[in-house]
Amino acid sequence: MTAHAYALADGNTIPAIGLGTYGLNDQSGVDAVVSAIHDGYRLIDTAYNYGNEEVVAEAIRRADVDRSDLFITTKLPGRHHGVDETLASFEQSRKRLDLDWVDLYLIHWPNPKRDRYVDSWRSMIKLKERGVVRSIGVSNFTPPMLDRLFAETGLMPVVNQVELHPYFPQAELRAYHAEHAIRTESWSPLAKRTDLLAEPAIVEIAERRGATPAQVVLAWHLALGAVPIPKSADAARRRENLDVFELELDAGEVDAISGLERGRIWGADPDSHEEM
Ligand SMILES: NC(=O)C1=CN([C@@H]2O[C@H](COP(=O)(O)OP(=O)(O)OC[C@H]3O[C@@H](n4cnc5c(N)ncnc54)[C@H](OP(=O)(O)O)[C@@H]3O)[C@@H](O)[C@H]2O)C=CC1
Ligand SMILES: O=C(O)C(=O)[C@@H](O)[C@H](O)C(=O)CO
Repeated sequence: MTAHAYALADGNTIPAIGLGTYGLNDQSGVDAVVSAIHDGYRLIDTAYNYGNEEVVAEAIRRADVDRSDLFITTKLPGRHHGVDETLASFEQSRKRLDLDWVDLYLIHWPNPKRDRYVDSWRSMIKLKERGVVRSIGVSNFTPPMLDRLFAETGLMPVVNQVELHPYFPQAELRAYHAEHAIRTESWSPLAKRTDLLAEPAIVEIAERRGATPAQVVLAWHLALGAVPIPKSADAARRRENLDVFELELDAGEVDAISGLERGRIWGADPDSHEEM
């Protein structure tokens, strides 16, 4: 049976699948996150830049689930990189989320031209030491950037959240993560829907397994040991996306899906993309 959670290198536990919230805003966003929690989602992925940390806070209050059963992730925006800026930005996020602690805090993008992510990382280590963040990680970091964090601070992130889907399987990066005990999280795990769910290789497996194409793609992430965070504004699709743990793909199916590789879908290369 596929794992429902993983141990992180810092001893904490991360759910094996989560809810992406980019675009879930306002009252419909609150309703979506409440219903996701009621349906069994425990990892909720937000960010300062999504403008919906208060939406997530309201959903947590309404869902009436023990706080310690939830795993809340938020992210530091590029314009707040720097030692003091990071501490101040985190405090704003924490207040908006109305939480005593955040389970996972990520540097959203490295913004290498600005070159201040190491300063931010030092502050994130402080936040972890203070107990207001349980686990610290990054998003969209490359191996040389991760090496640099370790060389300059002695601490590796426990998570790297990156673009990962069958069109962009990131085999080399995942091998680096495995060597360094970094858990891979997959953003846009369904490739933002695009054409992926109509790919014959996926549709064929879905028909044979009595599953939907989205479930096959999410089972592929689970087979890789990556944590997918699909976003859906629709309750039935959210339930479908969570109902994937019984679907264990064999090695041939995993390889057939990885064979769809064609590159990034959105062109945001972390070596050049700067997101504030
Ligand atoms: N760290 C980073 O830099 C980034 C992080 N992220 C995170 O990753 C999350 C997910 O990525 P996102 O870009 O939203 O893309 P996804 O790959 O999750 O795709 C979302 C799209 O797929 C549709 N969809 C969801 N479930 C199904 C299903 N079962 N069948 C058919 N269609 C489905 C949704 O439509 P509908 O809503 O109508 O169901 C939506 O159009 C984000 O919400 C965010 O939290 C995303 C990008 C970058
Ligand atoms: O969603 C995120 O976390 C982002 O960083 C977005 O800006 C992302 O780059 C995107 O999805 C743009 O369409």
